Amino acid sequence: MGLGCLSKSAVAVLKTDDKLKDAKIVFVVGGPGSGKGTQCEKIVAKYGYTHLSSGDLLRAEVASGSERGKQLQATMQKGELVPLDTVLEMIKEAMIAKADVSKGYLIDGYPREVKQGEEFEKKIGAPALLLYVDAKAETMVKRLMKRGETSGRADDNEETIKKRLDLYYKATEPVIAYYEKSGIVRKINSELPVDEVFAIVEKAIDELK
Ligand SMILES: Nc1ncnc2c1ncn2[C@H]1C[C@H](O)[C@@H](COP(=O)(O)OP(=O)(O)O)O1
Ligand SMILES: [Mg+2]
Repeated sequence: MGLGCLSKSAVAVLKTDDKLKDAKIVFVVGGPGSGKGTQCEKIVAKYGYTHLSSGDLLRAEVASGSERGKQLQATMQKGELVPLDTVLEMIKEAMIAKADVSKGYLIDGYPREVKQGEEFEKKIGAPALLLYVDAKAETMVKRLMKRGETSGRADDNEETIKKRLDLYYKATEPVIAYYEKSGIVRKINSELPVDEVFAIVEKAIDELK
């Protein structure tokens, strides 16, 4: 059957979805300050992947001053999770925009909860790998307080950090358990110096080829 029987917009939707059909998708999961962004930057440099940090996408929306951005800002400042559909839509748009040049996608900071993972698979596709960037709570707090001195991020303060950590252990750690079953989780010891962490990351990515 050709596409002749479908409306123009239906064809457009099929085509954009098609662009992501064979995409190599890597979920990067870990607590706030565990070192996800740091490792992603190094993966981008070596492997030519596209780095999509849900937090960065959301912060860009806030910076744009849009109505949607204002609502997001209020939620993020409280250390809470923003509505699932909003984040997923933003990730998908960003993925499609890079589909022609990307060697793979690093989805950083998403899924934050099991439901987000399920929705991602329904609307975009299944991850080939989950990098579990693991550091102790104490280490994460220390790194975030230090980052807060220069990051200008409204959520890098002691009170919000505590909430983000609580939410991470409650909502996000179950994501790791959920994907353990499919055998795609690689645990990365992020207590080590950056380059040593990256050596472990490289092994996990090289296995994908
Ligand atoms: N392995 C490591 N050793 C020491 N500091 C690290 C580190 N990985 C990251 N950092 C620093 C860099 C940042 O200032 C801070 C938080 O790192 P990040 O990459 O921004 O974390 P995330 O994106 O997971 O929130 O910690
Ligand atoms: Mg980050």
